[in-house]
Amino acid sequence: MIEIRDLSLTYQGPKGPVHALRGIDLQVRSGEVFGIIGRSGAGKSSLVRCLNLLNRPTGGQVIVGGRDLMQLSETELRAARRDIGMVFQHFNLLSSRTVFDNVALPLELAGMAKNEIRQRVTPLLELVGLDHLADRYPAQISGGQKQRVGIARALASHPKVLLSDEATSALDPETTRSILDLLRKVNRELGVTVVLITHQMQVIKQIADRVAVIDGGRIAEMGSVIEVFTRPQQAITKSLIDEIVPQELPASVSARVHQLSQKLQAGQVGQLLRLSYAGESAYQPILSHLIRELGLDLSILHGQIDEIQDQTFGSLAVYASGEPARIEAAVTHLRAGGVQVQIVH
Ligand SMILES: Nc1ncnc2c1ncn2[C@@H]1O[C@H](COP(=O)(O)OP(=O)(O)OP(=O)(O)O)[C@@H](O)[C@H]1O
Repeated sequence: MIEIRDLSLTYQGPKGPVHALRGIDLQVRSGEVFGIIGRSGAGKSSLVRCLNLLNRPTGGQVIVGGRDLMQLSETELRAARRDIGMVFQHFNLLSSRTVFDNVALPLELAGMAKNEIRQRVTPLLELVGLDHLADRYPAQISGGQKQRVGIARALASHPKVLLSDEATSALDPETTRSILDLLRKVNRELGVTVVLITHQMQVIKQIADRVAVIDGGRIAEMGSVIEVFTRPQQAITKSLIDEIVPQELPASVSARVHQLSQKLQAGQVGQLLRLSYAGESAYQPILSHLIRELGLDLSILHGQIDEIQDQTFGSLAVYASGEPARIEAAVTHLRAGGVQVQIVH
C-alpha cells in the first residue's frame, strides 16, 4: 500500500541543516493500522507529512498505491491526495463553518454537487456519531467531538489511507480511547489503512497491528506490536514501553530474593528468573510443570498480565529454588514452550 525507500529530509534551519529523516525504509500493508512512535523531535511529524508530500523529501521515494508521489505533476498529486486523508492534533476545523459544512468542505473544493455532498456527509456524520450535532459550530462542541469532525472530514473523499498526526494528544485518556476505537472501526468497517504517529505506547497498544520506533530520524525497531512489546531490542523501545511494561523490577524484589536465599537447603540453589510470554504460551500451565515434574519451589515476586488485540501477554519474576540441574531443566522447558527467560541472578 505504502512503500518508503531510503527516505531523507533535511530542513534548512537558522543554525544550518537539520537532518530530520535519515534513510527510512518501511512498508505499510493494505488494511493494517501502522503506528510510528518516538520521542519529541524524533522525526514523526516529518515522516507522516512526507506520506502525502506536505513535506517534500530531500531524497528517496514515497510510493502510495503503486505510484511514486515525487514523480507526479501538481494535478496528479492533487488527485492522489484524495486517496490519503489526514487527521491533525489540533483538529484544524474552520470556526465559521458548522460541523456539517466542515465535513463538506473538501467535497465543495472538489466541485461536487450539493445533493451529492449531502448524501456523502450524512452517513459520515452517523459513522462518527455526530449526526445530532450537524448544525453546531466548532466552538460549541467538545475536543473529542471536534476530532470526530476531523475524522469525518478526512473520510469525505473516500480515501484508502488515513494519516493521523498525534490525533489524540490533546485529549483526555477516556476520549483518547473512544477516538482510537473510532479509528479502529474506520479501519475494520471501511477497510481504510491507518498510519498514525504518537509518542504514547498506550496508543500503539490499543490500536496498532505493527509499529515502527523512530529515533534521531532513523527507524530503531519495527515489528508486530505484540513482538515489540514482548521482545524489545533497543534501549529507546524499552524506555517507551516502560510506561506499560516496567523494564526494571522494583527494589522490594531484591530484598525478597535475599530473604529467600537465606532459607535455601543444602544442595539447593536459588535463581531469580524473569519470564515473558505472549499468545499461546500464555495459556500453557507453565509453572505447574516446574513444581510437579521438577520438584522446584517457586515464589512469584512480581508480575503483570495484559492484552494486545485479544492476545494475552505477561511477565513474571519468579524465584526458583531446587537442585541446580533441575533449575537448568526448567529453563530449557520454559524456552521450549515459547516463554522468554531472563536469568537475573
Ligand atoms: N521546519 C523546520 N525547520 C527546521 N527544523 C525543523 C523543522 N521542522 C522540524 N524540524 C526539526 O526536525 C526534527 C524532527 O522534527 P519533527 O517535528 O518531525 O519531530 P517529532 O517527532 O514529530 O516531534 P514532536 O513530537 O515534538 O512533534 C527536530 O529536530 C525538529 O526540530
